Amino acid sequence: MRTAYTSDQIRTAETALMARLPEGTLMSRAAAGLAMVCANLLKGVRGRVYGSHVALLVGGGDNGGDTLYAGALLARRGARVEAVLAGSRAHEGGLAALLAAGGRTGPFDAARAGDLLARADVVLDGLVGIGGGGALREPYGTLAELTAEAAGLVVAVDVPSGVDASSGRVEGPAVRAHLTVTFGAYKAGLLVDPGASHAGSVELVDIGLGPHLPDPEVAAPTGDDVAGLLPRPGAESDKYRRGVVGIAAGSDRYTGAAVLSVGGAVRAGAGMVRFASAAEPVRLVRARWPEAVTTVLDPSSSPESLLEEVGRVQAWVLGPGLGTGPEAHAVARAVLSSDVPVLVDADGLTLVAKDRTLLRRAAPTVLTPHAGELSRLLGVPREQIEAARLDHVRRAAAELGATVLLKGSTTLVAEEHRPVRVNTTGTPWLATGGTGDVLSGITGALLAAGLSGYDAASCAAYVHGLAARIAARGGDGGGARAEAGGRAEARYEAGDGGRGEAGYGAGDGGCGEAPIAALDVAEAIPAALRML
Ligand SMILES: NC(=O)C1=CN([C@@H]2O[C@H](COP(=O)(O)OP(=O)(O)OC[C@H]3O[C@@H](n4cnc5c(N)ncnc54)[C@H](O)[C@@H]3O)[C@@H](O)[C@H]2O)[C@@H](O)CC1
Ligand SMILES: Nc1ncnc2c1ncn2[C@@H]1O[C@H](COP(=O)(O)OP(=O)(O)O)[C@@H](O)[C@H]1O
Ligand SMILES: [K+]
Repeated sequence: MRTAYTSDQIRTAETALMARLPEGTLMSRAAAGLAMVCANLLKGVRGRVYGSHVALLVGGGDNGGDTLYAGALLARRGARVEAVLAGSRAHEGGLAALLAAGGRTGPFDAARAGDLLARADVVLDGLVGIGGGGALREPYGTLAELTAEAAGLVVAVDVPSGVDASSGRVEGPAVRAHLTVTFGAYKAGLLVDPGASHAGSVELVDIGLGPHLPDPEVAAPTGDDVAGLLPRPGAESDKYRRGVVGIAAGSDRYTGAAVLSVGGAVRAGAGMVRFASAAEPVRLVRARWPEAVTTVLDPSSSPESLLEEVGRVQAWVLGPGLGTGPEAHAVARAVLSSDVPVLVDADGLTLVAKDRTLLRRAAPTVLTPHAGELSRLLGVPREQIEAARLDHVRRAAAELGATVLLKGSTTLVAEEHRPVRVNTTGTPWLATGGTGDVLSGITGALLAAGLSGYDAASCAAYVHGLAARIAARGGDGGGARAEAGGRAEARYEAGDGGRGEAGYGAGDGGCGEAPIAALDVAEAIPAALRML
């Protein structure tokens, strides 16, 4: 599990550690780690450090201090290091070290800064770190914008300036880095969009903070974590013990969502899928997935007897393509009255948004909204949710008393009193109709197998994202493993300085990936599971 923290948590841990160490120790550890990463990058892009150009954007706080000390170390190795001092003051010790090592400095001047950025092989963004707050003030904002024109690699020091380290919020101009070198521990804002996409790959420099860190605010399961949680059949298994998932999805008007949701459950290893719906979706599901046991629901039945013929299930998936009329409401009422875990998606979420009493139940509930659906559930505009995903997913879990999986460019899973889980697999090619329905089926299969809502949702998101990567690469399991594990972990583990510029951005929908259809994702689930 990769754990991540808020700025306050990091500061408290730093204070505890600093009290035991001579002054300046942490900054010198941070600067040494940063300089080492930059030296490796320079070797990658220029072949050597000596003679390379390095530009430093230096703010008035300790983030600028780290940057100046790292610049001094690079200057000592023969790099030509020039700093733009953006604040009214600059870290004294760092400035003295840079000047003593032969580095040059000057105050902010847009023309000079533009010229420096055009020449630099590597630009270090040391404007603000965890001490930043709100939109960047001038001239920091202008400098952050100028980094978009940089010819070389942009390395953010600790946090990309303009990104809120605790939440990933971006309220104005912000640096978009190829790589972020972060100190002591991951900051939550580096893992959650929009912050995550500004951070690029993230590399952690250990400064000894570990023993002083509290429980994390955010945690990203790794492939090994997911493999450890996923159910595997044993010699004693039978289809019932492996988990029977009921799927109440589709309507005469919307049939495809049902086929996709059932596909997700079948391919993710449900012991059995029981599908209950109107006649037309039942016909189509039977044609595509003969493995599913189907029931045509009789809308004239009473709520108590509506699901009687379906048989026993260990979990339900409710909602994809269900419609939002009275018949759909009756199905939702019947499913949510059951005493097993229920995943509510798509139209099910619209029904729940209109009638919160549906959520009054004792068994676990998992809600899987995208930002638009969460907007209806919370009564908050979609843009606000996308700008502050962590806050809103937490609030939804608390207010709705459910596990909430928020979909989108960063998928988050929240449950009260637990760290928010962030998913690290996936590709922007997933942004296509029907992929969410596949996710509902995978999650339902895992719930039926006995995983908690929190584990089922986070494992399903991981597998779904990995399957999408494999599908986008044309079923090339081997390549996708390197890359998807890559995106998975690469976002945090840039580490291999040798990758050079082309390597950055892997997992962002480029690099050998092609459009996918939702059914491709379902079909790639077994390949994803084989990798775990
Ligand atoms: N505290 C520690 O023990 C360590 C801190 N380290 C570094 O210190 C950083 C934190 O240093 P500071 O607490 O000095 O804070 P920062 O340097 O992150 O930011 C504070 C400075 O930025 C300015 N600022 C804040 N918000 C701004 C905005 N919106 N627009 C323009 N300017 C803004 C402030 O006026 C101040 O000059 C970390 O990110 C890390 O880089 C590392 O050296 C490791 C050890
Ligand atoms: N930009 C993106 N990057 C990565 N994944 C994305 C992006 N946009 C959407 N997704 C993923 O694609 C899926 C879309 O699901 P959803 O919005 O429910 O679509 P549908 O209802 O058509 O199935 C979700 O798993 C979501 O997390
Ligand atoms: K920074």
